[in-house]
Amino acid sequence: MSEHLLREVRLLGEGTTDLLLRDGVIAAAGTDAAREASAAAQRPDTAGLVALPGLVDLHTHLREPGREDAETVATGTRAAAAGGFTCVHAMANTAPVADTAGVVEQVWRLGRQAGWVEVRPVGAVSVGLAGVHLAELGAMATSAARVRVFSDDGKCVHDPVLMRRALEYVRSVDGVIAQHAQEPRLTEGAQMHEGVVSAELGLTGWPAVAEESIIARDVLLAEHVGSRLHVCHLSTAGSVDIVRWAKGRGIEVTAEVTPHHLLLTHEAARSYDPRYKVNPPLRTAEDVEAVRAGLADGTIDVVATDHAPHPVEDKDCEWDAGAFGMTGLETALPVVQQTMVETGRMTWADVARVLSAAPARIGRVAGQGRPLVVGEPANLTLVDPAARRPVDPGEQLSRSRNTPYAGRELPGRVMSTFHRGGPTVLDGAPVAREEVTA
Ligand SMILES: NC(=O)N[C@@H](CC(=O)O)C(=O)O
Ligand SMILES: [Zn+2]
Ligand SMILES: [Zn+2]
Repeated sequence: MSEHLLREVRLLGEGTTDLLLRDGVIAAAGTDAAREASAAAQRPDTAGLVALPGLVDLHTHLREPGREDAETVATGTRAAAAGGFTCVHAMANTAPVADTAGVVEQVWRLGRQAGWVEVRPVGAVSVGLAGVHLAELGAMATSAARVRVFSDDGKCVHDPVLMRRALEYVRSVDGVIAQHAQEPRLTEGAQMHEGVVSAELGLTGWPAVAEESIIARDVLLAEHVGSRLHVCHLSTAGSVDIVRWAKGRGIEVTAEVTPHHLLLTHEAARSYDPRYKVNPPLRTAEDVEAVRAGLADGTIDVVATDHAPHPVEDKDCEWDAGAFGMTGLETALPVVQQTMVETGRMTWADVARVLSAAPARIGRVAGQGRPLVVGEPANLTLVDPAARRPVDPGEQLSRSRNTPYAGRELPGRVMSTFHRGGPTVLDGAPVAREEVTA
């Protein structure tokens, strides 16, 4: 087992300390760390870096099986490690769909073999994401993949009876339904947010109410059956209000916002560049302000990437023909630093909560999102918050290039990531992984 002595890191941005990682755990901290380190311990240059618990993504599209031209479990998890993640939840909209124990175990195994991060497969709610028959939720939960998050993401579970059954079912496995809130009839042919920009451009709009009406229905269903609901990629001011109301009422609802909904607005569509085409669509500046406020006050629990890689032929085209989705694993932390830390709305401790502790808790992931104290698993990432550089899609490790931030300067850089005590990233570069068989 490797041994690493991390000198003078800033724990959650606070005071500096030394950490000794050995045998997969944090073996010592403070003045004990250097004393207990053996002569063989590696000593990367870490002085002044911010130490965060390894980031946990509740919403990643890894595209395997089926769309290995866009991403694979290996390439997507390597990109995740480069972004500071030690765990990702792999969405179920693959081909075949992850709606059986067999498929979720396959994805889980591919994650183990790649060894970059812990891969927690998400199970589909309905067979084939068709929204008609409930998938084998119990078998996925008790499989080796131990699925706890179920979602038809990409599609909305719009039948209220199916949604009710799914919510009832997951209670017995301590699971959660993660809903892609999009009323399908209100969004037929939609190309972007419905508002002044869509009117000017003559593009069919996706009104805020198409998201809000589903969230309102679902929090009431969750209350009625007493189950856990998670709202995927919430994007409007009205959605924040509904979740705030539901939490105030004691309903067990959690919500996520993506980095792109914290930073970008529907004005980006004026470029007709399909890299800005995403579901839910980029909204107004008022919505951006509302999701920032909701994240800061705890209404929104989690920042999740919704990393949605697409091959160049699906993005290098006219707006109407472009696929929905953007990559996000390698830029999530810089966007959160810019929009929430540098604006004074959140501390690094808050960042650790929304990008690590809360998603780990919602996904019921043991050993992730833990405080960086002696005895805990050594899942952590070290960030240089003073770095600033333009995003270069050619430098990114995802197999796809559809980042909306190309050429934009963002702050912060992940310098090192440790997964179960082993480095996956050192000095800003990925480290070759041995196959994990344990
Ligand atoms: N976000 C997107 O625009 N696309 C996602 C699906 C989804 O998250 O709804 C995809 O799988 O490409
Ligand atoms: Zn979605
Ligand atoms: Zn998604």
